[in-house]
Amino acid sequence: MTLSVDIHHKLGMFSLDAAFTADGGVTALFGRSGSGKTSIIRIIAGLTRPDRGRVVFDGTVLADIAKGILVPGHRRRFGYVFQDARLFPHMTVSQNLDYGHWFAPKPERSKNRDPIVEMLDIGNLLHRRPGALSGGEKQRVAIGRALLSAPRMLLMDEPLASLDEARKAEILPYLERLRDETKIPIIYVSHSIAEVARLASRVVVMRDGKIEATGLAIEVLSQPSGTQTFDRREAGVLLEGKVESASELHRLSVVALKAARMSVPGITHAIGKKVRVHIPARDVMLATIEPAGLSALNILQGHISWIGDATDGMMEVQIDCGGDAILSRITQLSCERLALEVGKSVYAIIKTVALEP
Ligand SMILES: Nc1ncnc2c1ncn2[C@@H]1O[C@H](COP(=O)(O)OP(=O)(O)OP(=O)(O)O)[C@@H](O)[C@H]1O
Repeated sequence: MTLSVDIHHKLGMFSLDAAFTADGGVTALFGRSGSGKTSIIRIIAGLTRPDRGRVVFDGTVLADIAKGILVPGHRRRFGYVFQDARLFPHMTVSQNLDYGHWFAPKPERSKNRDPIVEMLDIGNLLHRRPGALSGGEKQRVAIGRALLSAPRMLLMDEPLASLDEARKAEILPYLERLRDETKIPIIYVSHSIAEVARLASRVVVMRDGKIEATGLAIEVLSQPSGTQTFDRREAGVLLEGKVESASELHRLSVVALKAARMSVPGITHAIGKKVRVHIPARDVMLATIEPAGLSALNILQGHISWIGDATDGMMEVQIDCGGDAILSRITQLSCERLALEVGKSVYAIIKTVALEP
């Protein structure tokens, strides 16, 4: 699957100029509020006609304004999941799902809906109405409804944004199953680095209606914020490794990175499985001598490879730990006190590491 978008569109004072391609897996459209993410997804969905440009899906031209081509939204066969579930309140969950099914082309409609109901774990909700569901349950039903229309691609516009942290944590594993089991390509709009780090294979970073960066998630998300537009407080790195061992007793997995090894909470992955670990820069402290007597499990030795400029008294320091680059966000004062400079040997004390499937 390849989606290629090259469009220009004006919305009042706002000007959208975006060109990117997405292939299989999850492509995150990432950027601050007002950067133009929803406008792009509406153009892909066929809900907005761009002023100029083209949208092509797998060789089929969906929009080519110069040639007067504009395939209407309902013919594009894309599933759409919004921030709020937008279920029909007067219908039961089962009837909401039937509605999605009705949009599937006839040969696909005969397919059993049970696997989707099971994957999203909504079998026990089928007779309820949306008013009697939690926010997370509603979103699962909305995803089910979109999937039952047998979409060629799923467009998800901040599907977790209206949920609290607990509901987000509850629904993320379902999104992972969706990604891994259905293989339907997904365009996923989000302004949360944590969500993007967990779900996306590719990232398109937007700012003020323009594309600022695009590439593999592990590359784009690991760039220091001095060279990127991420909210500095959200800076961090995403590293690839393999599960080397797991301790049932301590509920910890050891992940081998390029050179370093890391203990990560959770034992949900098989030994040998390729995984990603996300390390927020704000959770990495630095020491110039080897620390002892700390509760932190991960203390890595390395050399400073980059130091960013100070902003509001905070700075980012990149540490090369044998080929694994880790980012630390510390105060300018600490940087001065420790006399940090490029090339200096340091220990990175990592407070939290999350395992991303
Ligand atoms: N119909 C419209 N008329 C004028 N301006 C609009 C219209 N729709 C959107 N905009 C403006 O276009 C810009 C991009 O909006 P858009 O919703 O695409 O951003 P976003 O990145 O999805 O933001 P958010 O994360 O807050 O949803 C915003 O500045 C918005 O105010």
